[in-house]
Amino acid sequence: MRQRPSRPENLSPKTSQKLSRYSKCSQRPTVRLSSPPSDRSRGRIHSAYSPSVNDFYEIRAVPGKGHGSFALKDLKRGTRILSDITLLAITNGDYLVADIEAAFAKLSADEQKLYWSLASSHGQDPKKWPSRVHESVKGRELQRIQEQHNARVGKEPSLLSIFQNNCMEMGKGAGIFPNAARFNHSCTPNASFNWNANIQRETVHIIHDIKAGQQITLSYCDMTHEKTLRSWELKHYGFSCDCPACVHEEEDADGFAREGVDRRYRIKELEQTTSYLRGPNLEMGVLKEPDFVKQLLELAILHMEIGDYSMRLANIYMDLALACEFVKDFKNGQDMAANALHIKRDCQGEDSADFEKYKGALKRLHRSYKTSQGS
Ligand SMILES: C[S@@+](CC[C@H](N)C(=O)[O-])C[C@H]1O[C@@H](n2cnc3c(N)ncnc32)[C@H](O)[C@@H]1O
Repeated sequence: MRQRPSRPENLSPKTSQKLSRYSKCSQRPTVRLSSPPSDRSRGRIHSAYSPSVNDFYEIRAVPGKGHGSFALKDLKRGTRILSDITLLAITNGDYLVADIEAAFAKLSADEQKLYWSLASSHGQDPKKWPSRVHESVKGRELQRIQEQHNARVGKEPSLLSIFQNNCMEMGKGAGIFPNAARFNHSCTPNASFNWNANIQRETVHIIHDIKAGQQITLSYCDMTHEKTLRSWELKHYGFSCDCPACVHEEEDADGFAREGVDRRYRIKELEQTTSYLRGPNLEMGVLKEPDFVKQLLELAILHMEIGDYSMRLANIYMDLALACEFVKDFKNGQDMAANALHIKRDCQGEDSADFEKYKGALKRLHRSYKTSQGS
């Protein structure tokens, strides 16, 4: 369940110094913190299946999907339902089985048991995977690829097949978060996960209002990708998705999946047109591309239409805010910055990295607007 890295710096219209203030971003409001996670230093660990993990959700069996997490009450967008600690962390991105074995050996017997209780993506059909590795791939990388392949097609769960199925990015490496690992996937998720370096926790936030009893889902892949690519990304987890964005045409009564195809196609088109004009080149975008702001607005709307209230959307709004600032349209600029901040708060929380920078941008635009109005 690797998380896509946050996008590179992309902000301010005027100076590169300003640009550097916002290296990463994300989604919007009411942040309710869950109970603090159990403290491993006191010898307690989260119980993977216990409904007492917190008041927001419980873990239940889902036919054909192992276990999943279900809301115990109505949950509002922006609610932080989990703030999870690592069970096992690997600090190098190019880890091998030996790295996982070394980290696993340091766990207590209870922690090792918890690790083995997590879902594994072993037992996959080798015919569905490439049988050869290109001859230019050598050494550690070749070993890595072979180990990962063996873990996927192996008959038994292994430390690696469990790690691959559940790990989430955390700073430089990846970690296993025993409670965050209990959320199933949807390409139109109602929650999002994030490594919060400020508090050293993996957080899960609700990004669409949820009714009591509803399953809480995360996206393991890039939800803006088209279906074939999403299926490939999900194949690594050993399942094919049956979410509303992936249903077959004949089952697509409300046309949501069909419309999603067009919207995702258009998102890719707009990303191609605008990507080189964003970030440090935002100034060029505003000056040289007459439709730049219109294109970014369309991109924001499309993200919302496919349900993507993630940092991707917050980033688009922040670019819009800065583009408006550049042309001294402070009124729209402050509205766009407010949207960006709202979305970031919803999907990552007020204690997340760069939240103050987002807040600062909004304040600056608000001040500029007031000044422009002579107040
Ligand atoms: C990170 S775990 C999620 C929790 C897991 N269901 C469990 O019981 O612990 C990922 C695994 O859950 C299952 N899974 C998650 N989302 C699914 C989905 N939409 N459809 C089918 N299986 C899914 C797959 O077996 C996948 O390898």
